[in-house]
Amino acid sequence: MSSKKEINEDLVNERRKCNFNIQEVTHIIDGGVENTLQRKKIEDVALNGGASLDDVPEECMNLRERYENALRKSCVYANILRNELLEITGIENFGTPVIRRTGDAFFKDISPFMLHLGMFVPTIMGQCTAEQQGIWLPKALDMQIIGAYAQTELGHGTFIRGLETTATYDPKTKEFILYSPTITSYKWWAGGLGRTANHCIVVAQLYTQGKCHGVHPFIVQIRDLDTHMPLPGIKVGEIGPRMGFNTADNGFLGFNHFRIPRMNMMMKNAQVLEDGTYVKVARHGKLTYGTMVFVRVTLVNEASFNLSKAVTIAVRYSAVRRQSELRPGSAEPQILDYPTQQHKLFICIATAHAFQLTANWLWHTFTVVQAEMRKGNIDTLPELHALSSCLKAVSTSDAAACIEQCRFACGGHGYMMSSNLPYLYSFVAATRTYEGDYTVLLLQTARYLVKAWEQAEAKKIVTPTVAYLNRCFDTNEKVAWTNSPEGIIKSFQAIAAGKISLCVKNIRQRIKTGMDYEDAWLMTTVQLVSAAEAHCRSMILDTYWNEMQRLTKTSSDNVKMVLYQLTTLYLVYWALEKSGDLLRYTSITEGDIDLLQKEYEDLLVKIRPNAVGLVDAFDLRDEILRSTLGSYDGRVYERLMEEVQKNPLNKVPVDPSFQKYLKPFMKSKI
Ligand SMILES: CCCCCCCC/C=C\C/C=C/C(=O)SCCNC(=O)CCNC(=O)[C@H](O)C(C)(C)COP(=O)(O)OP(=O)(O)OC[C@H]1O[C@@H](n2cnc3c(N)ncnc32)[C@H](O)[C@@H]1OP(=O)(O)O
Ligand SMILES: Cc1cc2nc3c(=O)[nH]c(=O)nc-3n(C[C@H](O)[C@H](O)[C@H](O)COP(=O)(O)OP(=O)(O)OC[C@H]3O[C@@H](n4cnc5c(N)ncnc54)[C@H](O)[C@@H]3O)c2cc1C
Repeated sequence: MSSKKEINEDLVNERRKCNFNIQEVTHIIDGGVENTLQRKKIEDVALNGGASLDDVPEECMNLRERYENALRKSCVYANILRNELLEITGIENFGTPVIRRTGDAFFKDISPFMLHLGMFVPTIMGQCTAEQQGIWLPKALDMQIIGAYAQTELGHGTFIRGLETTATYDPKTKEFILYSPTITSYKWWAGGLGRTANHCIVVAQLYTQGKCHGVHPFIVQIRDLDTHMPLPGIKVGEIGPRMGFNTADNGFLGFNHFRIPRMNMMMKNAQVLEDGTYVKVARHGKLTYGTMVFVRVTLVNEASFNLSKAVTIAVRYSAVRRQSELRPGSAEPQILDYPTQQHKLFICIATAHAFQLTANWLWHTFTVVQAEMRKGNIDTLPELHALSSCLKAVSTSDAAACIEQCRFACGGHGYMMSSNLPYLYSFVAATRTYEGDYTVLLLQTARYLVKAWEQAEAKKIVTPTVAYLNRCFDTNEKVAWTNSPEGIIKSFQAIAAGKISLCVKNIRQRIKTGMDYEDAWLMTTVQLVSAAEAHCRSMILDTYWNEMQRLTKTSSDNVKMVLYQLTTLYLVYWALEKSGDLLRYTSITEGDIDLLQKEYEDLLVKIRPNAVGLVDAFDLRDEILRSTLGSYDGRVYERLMEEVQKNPLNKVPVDPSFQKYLKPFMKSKI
């Protein structure tokens, strides 16, 4: 064991072995030197006060203490945010991933303010008129009001059109009356709603002049700003312990004929005039779903960030941990030396990179579509919806699986809350469900793909992200396999095209047998999900490869080399994972697959000396990692021991329950 201040010797050796410039890679991940400097500045301001520290670990507190502690830290953090950080980033970038990243130093679980910043404020920005923004935005940004996003109900999350809460316009008083007609119409799940928020966005069925116009967002004050008492007509509370998110304060909410002013309808996309006339402003019916698209886009970045934390923990731990004997009497190897361990972990590093570059690209696409929409052009929205849906689904699902793999890689200690891996897993596992369930979102992408296929069939030019369909449509034969990055990407496009084509064929065949379109679609949904996933994988592979090529153009040779090895590992890994599909849709042979396997194993050997350097390049401060296993200095065993001292159960040598239960039980006769 190393002494207190030393860095673990194995980690020192690993860092010595690293043959590339770590900072250069950090800059690539951050999106440039300037961004790295900005991030470090923000981290210094946010984290140097030590305000984030807990004397007792969050997981050792009861529910009330955890909530109170999370709220205390949220206030400390929000003060730093509004007094100092916004000065650095500018108010328009308040939701930047870097700010989000510093927040993790304060909370192992989630802040009850997360949804205020993540959805309440963005919805005001996206769904309000300029006049309404003038009223709500300054108060929300300054946190004079704290909000939640209450869309999901007890009975419906996915099917938004099925929501039951009503907002009925009363022209006499110029108010909307909010009502929860059934138990299933109670709002359920909204983060921050249970105890913290005094306002929330409520998505409700709008009725005016006796007609329902579908779901629309409203801004609603639910608690008194001074006493915090729920206002008359409001029933609000916390929904109870969950797998994760236990300090996120998820809540329920019901309305008993609760009145709000007309101007509390968020009126950017649709309006109700004073006399009750309904006016549709937006040219696309789904613009009221805009906040969801925004959050789905940001979740790809979340997937990457959380995975980079998990894999940093697991790789550093694997360099420190020694276990078993390779030969009788030999020294125990670092577990990172086992190829099976490398197989678990290196793909996680590559996946974090792949998702980071994809997230950056998707964010750019999102801003371009937003700019077009401001000019009145909504043509690119369906493509953005299809893209953000599948990328959110696949990135969150893969990240959750990878984080779980990182936990497996850390053996028993990975199961400790103090490793932070269980927190990371439960957080990311939820992202697969919220903001649109995995299957449901892939089926949205599938709708788009089927339409694109039909366009390609009609010899029309399709949108850029599905342009491969035009090309594949002309080739009836299997795509010729070539083992190169470009060859693998082309093969994945062929898989996607083949699967979409098969779906269309099956839908048509089912219709021929007498099914209507809806049933034919329904019976094909298992294949449609698979087709959408294949499309998404081809997008990620393509983006990762091309973006990495672009970003490393001026990099030093060794950086180029290690990042090339990692991107190739990712491509080869997925080729092997999907070898069945490759056999079906390309000319790949069993021999080619054997060669891929060999290439994969060779890549593990090549990447091994740089593994610790690669995770160091994520540049995650210990305060943000919050892990006994993953700290920069590798003092794993000391930290596990230190953590034991903080456990309230260990404060007394004999637990009071001994006298109360155990002793009487042991002394009692059967
Ligand atoms: C600082 C940053 C931090 C970020 C992190 C924040 C973390 C916070 C933690 C937790 C927050 C969690 C919040 C929530 O979960 S909020 C609730 C989210 N709920 C959902 O996502 C519900 C999912 N369901 C839907 O999105 C939809 O109902 C649907 C897409 C499944 C179906 O909608 P529906 O109205 O039934 O439409 P149709 O299927 O009939 O499709 C019609 C048509 O419209 C197109 N379309 C659907 N959605 C959109 C969209 N968003 N944008 C554009 N177009 C859309 C659809 O494709 C169809 O098109 P068509 O084929 O051409 O007809
Ligand atoms: C941690 C967490 C935080 C959340 N925060 C918020 C929040 O702040 N605000 C808010 O409004 N909501 C929030 N939610 C709710 C979340 O958005 C919904 O849970 C999510 O959209 C899924 O909807 P559901 O629960 O109704 O699932 P369901 O739709 O009931 O899904 C159950 C199963 O049915 C399947 N299914 C459903 N419909 C279809 C279909 N059409 N085709 C095929 N399969 C289908 C799904 O794939 C899934 O396997 C949160 C949820 C969680 C877990």
